[in-house]
Amino acid sequence: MAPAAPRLPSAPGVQILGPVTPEQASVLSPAAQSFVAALHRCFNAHRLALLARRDARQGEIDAGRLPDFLPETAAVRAEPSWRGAAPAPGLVDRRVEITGPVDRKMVINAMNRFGVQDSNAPTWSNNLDGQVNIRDALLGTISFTAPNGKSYRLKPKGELATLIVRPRGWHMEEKHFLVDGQPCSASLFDFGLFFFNSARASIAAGQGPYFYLPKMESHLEARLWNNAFNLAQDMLAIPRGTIRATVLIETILAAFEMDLPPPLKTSPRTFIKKLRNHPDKVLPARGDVTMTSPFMDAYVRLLIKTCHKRGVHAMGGMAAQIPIKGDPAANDAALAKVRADKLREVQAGHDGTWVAHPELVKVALAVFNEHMPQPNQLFVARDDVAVGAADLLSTRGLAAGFTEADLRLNCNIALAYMESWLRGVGCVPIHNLMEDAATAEISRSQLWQWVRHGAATRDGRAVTAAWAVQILDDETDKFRSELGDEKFRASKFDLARRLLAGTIQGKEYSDFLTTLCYDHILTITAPPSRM
Ligand SMILES: CC(=O)SCCNC(=O)CCNC(=O)[C@H](O)C(C)(C)COP(=O)(O)OP(=O)(O)OC[C@H]1O[C@@H](n2cnc3c(N)ncnc32)[C@H](O)[C@@H]1OP(=O)(O)O
Ligand SMILES: O=CC(=O)O
Ligand SMILES: [Mg+2]
Repeated sequence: MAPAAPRLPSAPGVQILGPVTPEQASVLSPAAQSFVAALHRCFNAHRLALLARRDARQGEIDAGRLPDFLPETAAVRAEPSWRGAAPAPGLVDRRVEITGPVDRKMVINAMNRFGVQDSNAPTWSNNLDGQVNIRDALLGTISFTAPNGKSYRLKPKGELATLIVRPRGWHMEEKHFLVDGQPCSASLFDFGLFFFNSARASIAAGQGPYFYLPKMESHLEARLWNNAFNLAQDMLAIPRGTIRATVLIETILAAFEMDLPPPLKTSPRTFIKKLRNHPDKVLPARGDVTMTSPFMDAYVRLLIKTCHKRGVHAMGGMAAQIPIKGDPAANDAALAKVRADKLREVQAGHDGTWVAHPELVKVALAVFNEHMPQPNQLFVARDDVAVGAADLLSTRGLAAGFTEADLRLNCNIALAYMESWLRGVGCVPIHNLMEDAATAEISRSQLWQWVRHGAATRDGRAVTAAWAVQILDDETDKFRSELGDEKFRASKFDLARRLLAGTIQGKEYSDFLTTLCYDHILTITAPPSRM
């Protein structure tokens, strides 16, 4: 059992409210706590102001002012001469990156191939263990023996992947770590702890510190990261510019603000979210909105053109398919979809891509090696691309509508994913597809949107809140029958159903599934540590 938190000395103004094992304490030294607290004190007010700005912007969109390219940054876009920094060591050739949670086994498996870390249900212990595991990976000391006796070790240094860390987004808080009585910004907690404990090890390993920055909605939020990076580097006397970041363009508003220096990565998740109150923006079934849908294709082309104009990598995205065990035909079909997706990316001009599973590394590599013999294709200018605001917002060319089966599927996926997340597992295979917080978010947002607008199924039945909840209950009952009463009671399905029922009825919309569920994974069991 973990020793109670009071044993852990805490920095002035810091309270640690969760249990901390001796190993976890090694990343939570008083100096590390002070470092995180300093970042939080400097930047939290600005973070909160930017979050309030998100709400204000949502109000404007609801009132009819649709997203557009900003007049106040037109000069930045028009200025032809500026470039991003040249790629740092380990980032010149990024053809295949694997993402994954930060448990010890996954970290070793990923580092032995091509590494990017992510997809973590942010329980307190997952967060701290992740910090320990990443630090040990960079130090080269990580190893693991599974309960079945299989042992995991890192390959020799020259064969290891480049590690890129993805901190949580600006909207999240770390409620187990208080600074002056307030929950710490989760972004600054994740970034600050990693930077304090592992920046020097990253530099010594000749790779990093490198980051992926998720879910930003504006250039001002990017600037906040840059300010945090500068202060963090100054505090540790590490030269500014040592940190490199790749910005995820995964909100529709960010797609309108792409002319920024760091490399960018595609991943649009928030069309439904941001345009949710517009009846003409109701999307068809999730499976029918793909990267070849016209608005998605428009944003991918614009991203590649924008990046290459500035000399920075344009990374592709994640194919949702994962290997299917025990069914060779289904497995072949899944791999063929991944192959087709990667071919589309490399031919569009992407400089690399993401995969979710080690088996897919070779699939993606084969496609990129064949079509991208050089380390990247920054030379592909895409001058042919002329994408305007209307293209990014258009629902033209989408398959029509959805069926009751799509409603059921969305309920089923959202339930199964939330149940798992509430148990601390943030990435799960569901119906042979990789589901994470972002993909499950699409399912639950679609349910909300269909109810909100009374959208009709293809056979003409309007979706009401009562019908959606009835389907949710049916799907919950199916899980109950599958598991049996005892296992069902031990699971989190009831809680997931309750949370979901509260958020799909077309009224209050919770901006993030993860913040909706976060209070239910807290482990605030220990009294506050000494101040
Ligand atoms: C939209 C976005 O944000 S994308 C980013 C978020 N998504 C991700 O990061 C996806 C990460 N992927 C995963 O978590 C997993 O691949 C899952 C959950 C989809 C499937 O996991 P599993 O069912 O355990 O896969 P499977 O049993 O086939 O794994 C085979 C081996 O590969 C390992 N493995 C699977 N995925 C990964 C990964 N992403 N990184 C490292 N190792 C991995 C497993 O640990 C297992 O190792 P072992 O044989 O030594 O025990
Ligand atoms: O963050 C990645 C995504 O695809 O979403
Ligand atoms: Mg994402």
